[in-house]
Amino acid sequence: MAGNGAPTVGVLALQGDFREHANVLRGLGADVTLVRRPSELAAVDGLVIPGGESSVMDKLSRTFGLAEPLKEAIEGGLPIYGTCAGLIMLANTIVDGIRGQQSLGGLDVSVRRNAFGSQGDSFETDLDIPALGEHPLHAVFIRAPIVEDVGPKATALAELADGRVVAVEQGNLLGTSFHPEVTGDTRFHEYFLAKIRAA
Ligand SMILES: NC(=O)CC[C@H](N)C(=O)O
Repeated sequence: MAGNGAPTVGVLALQGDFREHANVLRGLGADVTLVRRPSELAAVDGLVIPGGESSVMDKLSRTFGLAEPLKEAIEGGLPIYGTCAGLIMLANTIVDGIRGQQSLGGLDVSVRRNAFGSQGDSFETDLDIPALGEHPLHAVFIRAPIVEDVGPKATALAELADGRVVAVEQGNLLGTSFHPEVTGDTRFHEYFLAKIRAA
């Protein structure tokens, strides 16, 4: 990002918990733009794709003419952070999508939707994430996906105790199965803002 001013961070606002991300980012000093149109996407230094329902987000992004500009932004190196449904949107492969569901792609991973069944549908746990420092991160999972396969271009940042991957990074892209926007621990958003500043 050029210059030393506050970065302009977009939050894709088609559906889902975009307001929570916007609040966290504003609290960290970012200028936040809610993105619903290609012109709004073109004006940001980075983008968050929030949690919600990936199949709906997929349909809306195509209906609103955002899917192609989003793919171009991913390929063009725009820093993008996807949480939960947002991670599904960034995955090259979706397992258990609804019929016809497409992702934007970019992350060399395979992601399974709703991977925790009804029992573990929503749960919370502490994760060791070396990239964020020593203290474990409290992570909230809500009908969360799991990263079933991490390809050679992507790096796992966090795993559950059983070894299943729940956070990944690849160049400009960052994805988490869980929702750091609801816990008050802002380290993932800070990590993303540092990526934007370094871009
Ligand atoms: N909290 C979430 O984003 C849930 C994701 C949702 N299950 C999906 O498939 O998109």
